[in-house]
Amino acid sequence: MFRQLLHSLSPSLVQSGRRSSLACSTNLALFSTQTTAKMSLEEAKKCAAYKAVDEYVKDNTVVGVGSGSTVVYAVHRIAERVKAEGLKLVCIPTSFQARQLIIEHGLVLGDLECNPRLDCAIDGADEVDAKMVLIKGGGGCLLQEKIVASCADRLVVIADYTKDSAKLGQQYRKGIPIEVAPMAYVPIKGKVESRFGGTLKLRMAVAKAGPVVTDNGNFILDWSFPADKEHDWDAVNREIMMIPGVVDTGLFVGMATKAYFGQQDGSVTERSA
Ligand SMILES: O=C[C@H](O)[C@H](O)[C@H](O)COP(=O)(O)O
Repeated sequence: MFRQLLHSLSPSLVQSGRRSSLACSTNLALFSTQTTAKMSLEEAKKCAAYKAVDEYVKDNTVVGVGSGSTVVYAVHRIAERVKAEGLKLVCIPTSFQARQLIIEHGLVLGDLECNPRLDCAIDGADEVDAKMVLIKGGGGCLLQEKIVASCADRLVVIADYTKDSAKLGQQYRKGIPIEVAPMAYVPIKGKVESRFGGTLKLRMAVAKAGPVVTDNGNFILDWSFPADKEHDWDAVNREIMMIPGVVDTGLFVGMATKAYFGQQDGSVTERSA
């Protein structure tokens, strides 16, 4: 039943990204409260993703493809536009998942060796604060995402309304992911806890015994930082990055230029840096 409803929604939503907000609102009204609650989150992601792609992806450009569930909608929309408008794009992946999405949608796969400069990168986020500082890496893909974003003229964030936050930690409670060399996870945990407080937990795999191993062969420590303090995230990030064995953090400071948040009613709100 749910699948049928979802399928019946799609055509009106894919006709035009610019009309997608209205289509989302109208269709959502058709469903019961229980179904709408579930639909809203996915529809919200889709509306944000479509809007970002329609506003930022231009012909003859190099586009960074982020990772996560929201990016799936962005890739669908990119593929639709490539087919409908004949856009010439090169897509640079930020993870194994992104690479698969690019290939499955028949898009042109590139890499940073051949395309070291990108026009824009479109990516999800686990949380976006009022100053456009991001937490990323909830899906373990932060390192390649940060590298690709650093090569892009613009990092455009796509997210649903649950990611919009005044202050980091208000919405996303799983902590800040830190990608580390496996041999160093215990000393890094101790150093971050004694310097900044909070607790770091080794992220464990779900369908495998042992820890999550990233696309780069590393471990992830999720740092539940003290929420009662004001943090200078730029300074915190720099200091953590100096600890030997830290590969990267899920703190993206001063990188995102624009964020789109899909709302429950089908509208999309925006924030700019
Ligand atoms: O590691 C994962 C990435 O940073 C994702 O972009 C982030 O977790 C947001 O993912 P989603 O769109 O599934 O909420």
